[in-house]
Order: sequence, then structure tokens, then C-alpha cells
Amino acid sequence: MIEINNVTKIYGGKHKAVDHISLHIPTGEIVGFIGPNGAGKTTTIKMITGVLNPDEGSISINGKDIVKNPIEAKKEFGIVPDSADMFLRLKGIEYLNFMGDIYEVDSDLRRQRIDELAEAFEMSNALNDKILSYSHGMRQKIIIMGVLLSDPNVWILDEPMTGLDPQSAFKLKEMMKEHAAKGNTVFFSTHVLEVAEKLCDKVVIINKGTILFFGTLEELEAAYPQCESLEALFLEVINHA
Ligand SMILES: Nc1ncnc2c1ncn2[C@@H]1O[C@H](COP(=O)(O)OP(=O)(O)OP(=O)(O)O)[C@@H](O)[C@H]1O
Repeated sequence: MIEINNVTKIYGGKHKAVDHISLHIPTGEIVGFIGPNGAGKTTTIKMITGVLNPDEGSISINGKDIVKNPIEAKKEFGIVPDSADMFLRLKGIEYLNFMGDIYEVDSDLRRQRIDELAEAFEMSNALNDKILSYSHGMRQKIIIMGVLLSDPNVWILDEPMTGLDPQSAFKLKEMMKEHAAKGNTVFFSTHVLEVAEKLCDKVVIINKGTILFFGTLEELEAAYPQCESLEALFLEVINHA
């Protein structure tokens, strides 16, 4: 569960990227975060995960405040960031072991999870290569695997499907569904409305740092009965706010 209470972020003393937003992201559901470029999605995700501090308001993950209690809060979630270019000099397997060490994943379980994830994402043959030599999609996959290795309760993913081949994207979507069905939290940003439509229990629409809609797709359709697709609904919400 993620609780965002009246949160604001101002860059450079004047640019309000996120403007007094409040959200309750529950357990057991997949919530999609959609909005145009520059809407405030990554800034919000950076505040949820403690990369940036809010200028106003508070955020907690499973009841743990990310500013007041960052170590405990960070144990509750795994984050797949929008840029996968990290730890390039490590081999894939070294990165996974590094993540396993940080999150204290026991060695037998770690071996089993690495095998399962490598098979699911077709990465078994690449684990002994340096991440530097990976394609964009492979870098994305190793970051996702590193996050899933410790099986955190709350998954936060910033544009996770970008660069993934259709098979890996399908696998990740199935994993997201399974994770939410087990009573966990999945919150992800996307520009791909079809993904949001097929995968999400609820969507958040943000523009210019303000939440314009939060609810189920049925509720969104009911609010705009004249719109025939999620794309039309999205444009209607964005353009008539
Ligand atoms: N480090 C920064 N310094 C100053 N302004 C920033 C910074 N990061 C983001 N912004 C601005 O804050 C606003 C929100 O940006 P953010 O990256 O959160 O949007 P986004 O919804 O993730 O966009 P996209 O879909 O294009 O990734 C934009 O106007 C952006 O230019």
C-alpha cells in the first residue's frame, strides 16, 4: 500500500512539477500511472522511492514514512527506474548477487530465483557478460530481475515495458498480475494506453502535476460515456481539465 498525502515538488524554487497530490494505492491491485510527457510521473515516483524529498506533504509505503524512516520504507518496495543504465561494469550475475546481498536473499533461494528469472526472461546465457555489452532491452530485463529477486511486497515500475521484446513484456505483465493477485501492490507508469487498459485495476491520470482522475476504467467510461476508447477518454480528461 502506498499513501501519498498532499505532496508537492517544486524544481529550482519556482517550477511546480507536482502540485498537492494525494493518492491511496491499495494492496491487491495493479494501478497504472498515465499522463503526457512532463506531467509529473517520474517526479512522483522519485518521491515515493526517496530519490527526491517532497517540498510539502508526506508519503508512506506499507505505513513507513519514506522521509522519516527511509531504511525501513525502502525494504518494502522494489523500483524499476526509467533509465536502466546502471552498474554497467558488473556482469549480470554480479549485479543479481549484489541485489541479493542488499536485500539479504538467502543463497539457496537466491540461486533458485535467479534460475527461474533468467529462464523467464531468456537471460541464462547472458549472465556472465558485462551489463555494458547488453542491449537496452537486456539492461531493462536485468534491472527487473534484480528487483524481483527479493520479491518485495510493493512493486514500483517507471515505464517497465520500454525496450522489452513482446515475449518478455508478456512475461512481466503475467508476473505483475500474479503479484497483485497474491495481495501485493503494483504501481507502474506507462505511455502505452493498451497496456494500461488490459492490465490495470485502476488508473491515475496526471497532467501538469495535478491528478485529473483516479479510479477504475469502468468509472472513467461512465464519466465520459461519449468516448469509445481509452485513448479518447485520456484525451478528453487531459484536454478538458
Ligand atoms: N531535475 C529537474 N529539474 C528541473 N525540472 C525538472 C527536473 N525533472 C523534471 N523536471 C520538470 O518537471 C516536470 C515533470 O517532469 P517528470 O519527469 O516528472 O514528467 P513525466 O510525467 O515523468 O514525463 P515523461 O512522460 O516525459 O517521462 C517537467 O516539466 C520537467 O521538465
